[in-house]
Amino acid sequence: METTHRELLRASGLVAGYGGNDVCGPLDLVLEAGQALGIVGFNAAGKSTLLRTLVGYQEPVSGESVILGSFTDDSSFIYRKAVSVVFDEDAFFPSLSVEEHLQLIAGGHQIEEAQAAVEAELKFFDLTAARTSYPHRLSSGQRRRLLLAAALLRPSLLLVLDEPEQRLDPVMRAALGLRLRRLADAGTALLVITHDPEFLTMVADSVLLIVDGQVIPASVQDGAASIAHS
Ligand SMILES: Nc1ncnc2c1ncn2[C@@H]1O[C@H](COP(=O)(O)OP(=O)(O)OP(=O)(O)O)[C@@H](O)[C@H]1O
Repeated sequence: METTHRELLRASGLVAGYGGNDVCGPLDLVLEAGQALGIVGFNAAGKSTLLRTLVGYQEPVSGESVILGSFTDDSSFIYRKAVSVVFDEDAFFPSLSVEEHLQLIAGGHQIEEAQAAVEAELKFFDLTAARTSYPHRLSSGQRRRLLLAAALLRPSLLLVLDEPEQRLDPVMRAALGLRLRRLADAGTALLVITHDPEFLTMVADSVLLIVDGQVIPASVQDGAASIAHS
């Protein structure tokens, strides 16, 4: 994978909001391969709104966001190959087991050695014993692990995670943080919303801080301090 200065996402004058009303912005941003950008701020500051707008899940109030040189279009082939997203919403097939969900993802993305990749995710996310369970039989933390496993099983150039640490126990949080850091070091670009200062410090190399509708570039230290004081 090419890691040097490959531009994955560019936002220009991006203002995020609903029905023409601003929530936050404007934002000018270039995200390159291997960069891990944390997004922090108080509850309702606009983090999810900004993230969803950046990756094309909702229309900007003004400005634009471009991924891999094209306007964000989550139905395009390139987008689906390149961008892996976990938002804070469960999306499961009720009649497919944990293992079958992962097999489906592996098949859809034509992953080689698919079953070995599925086994590796089951092991990493400690879901092996729950492999035959259906989503409604899982704990909320296990459901979260399954969503993350599905996002990490498939290859991606840009990984977009809204509060990935949510509902994970401390051991799993630390393991996930380390894995995300290694992915960034290997060239994956990350956009990560978090409320956990330790997780932020482990994963991110720069931060956007949302305060009173302004999106302010900040250091990881300042981002972590602002979470700790919130
Ligand atoms: N679908 C929607 N329509 C209108 N307003 C919305 C919608 N979703 C969220 N909002 C509003 O946008 C603002 C920002 O919400 P958002 O979910 O982006 O905040 P957040 O920073 O991610 O919060 P949290 O830390 O609580 O997850 C809030 O005032 C919220 O009420």
